[in-house]
Amino acid sequence: MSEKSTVTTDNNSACTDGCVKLPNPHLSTLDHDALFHIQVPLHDTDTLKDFSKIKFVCIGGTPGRMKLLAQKLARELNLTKCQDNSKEDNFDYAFTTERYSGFKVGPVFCVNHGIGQPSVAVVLHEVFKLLQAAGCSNVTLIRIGTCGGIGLEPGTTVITSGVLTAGFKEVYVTSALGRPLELPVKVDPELVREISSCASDNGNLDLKVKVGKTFCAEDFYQSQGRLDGSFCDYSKEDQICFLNKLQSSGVCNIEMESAAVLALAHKVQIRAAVICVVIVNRLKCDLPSLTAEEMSQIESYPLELVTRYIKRHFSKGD
Ligand SMILES: O=P(O)(O)O[C@H]1O[C@H](CO)[C@@H](O)[C@H]1O
Ligand SMILES: O=c1cc[nH]c(=O)[nH]1
Repeated sequence: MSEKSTVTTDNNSACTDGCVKLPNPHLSTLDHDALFHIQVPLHDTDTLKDFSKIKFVCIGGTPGRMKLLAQKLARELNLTKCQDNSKEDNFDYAFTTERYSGFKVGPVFCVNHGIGQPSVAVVLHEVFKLLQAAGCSNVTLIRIGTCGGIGLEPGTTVITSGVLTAGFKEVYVTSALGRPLELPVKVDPELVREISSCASDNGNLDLKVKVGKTFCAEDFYQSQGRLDGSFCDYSKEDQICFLNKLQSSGVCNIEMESAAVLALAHKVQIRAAVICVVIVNRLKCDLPSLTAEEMSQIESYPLELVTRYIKRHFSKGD
């Protein structure tokens, strides 16, 4: 293979009983293994037993959002917080590294991933290894985030039905051995339908939900066609042309992790979805201008949607 070649691999091995089975033959040959960035002890039998019941992994940018979700799930579904139930606020598994935070409530693990695809890829590798070590099965991964809307106003919650990345291709571009590596991005249409059908599950709050394509960008500024970065190599007309092209390609939101999340989950055969709430309509402006209060209200919408989805599974006895 030449140094310039781009590799596309889709050699994921399906596991018929739903158990997490990672397609890495080297793992079973390692003398010692650890989860370097999340520090959940891989060889502690009590911890693994605890994690073996995990059915949902929820991820999102900030530790605060994931902690709020864990607390909401604990409250509304009457789930037990781990690891130390006696300390209401101290149930963070990854506290020693300060890279990521993980909060476990019952069968749900809520983990933050920081900003961008490299950051989410690192934590997902380790979460997937944890799920395999614990013997988990039938796990669903859901990213809950914020995004820019293409013609959508703040407060609209978008469920991703397809992803485009730079070059307007449906691939997650990463690298291996110094060579570019393209992984296919796959959406689970059934999961998208299941989640979107939860929008009106609670009479008090009808969530405004839109199913559509997401553009996954490498950064917040030039990759998203903003004019307000520290430098900018294109004109206002170029920006308008880019945003119009997104809209005519069926894109309704822009964020920064969806391609990696959906491609990596597909690679290890875990069903996954991406739910992001719009905080700025990019057809009107670049800079989100919500007050802190509005922001926290709006940021709660994907949490509410995912809570309703998980609740439904509980009521079905899953
Ligand atoms: O709100 P989160 O989950 O961080 O998601 C979005 O917000 C960040 C940029 O501000 C990027 O990570 C983007 O994907
Ligand atoms: O415009 C936006 C808003 C949130 N997150 C993004 O990546 N882009």
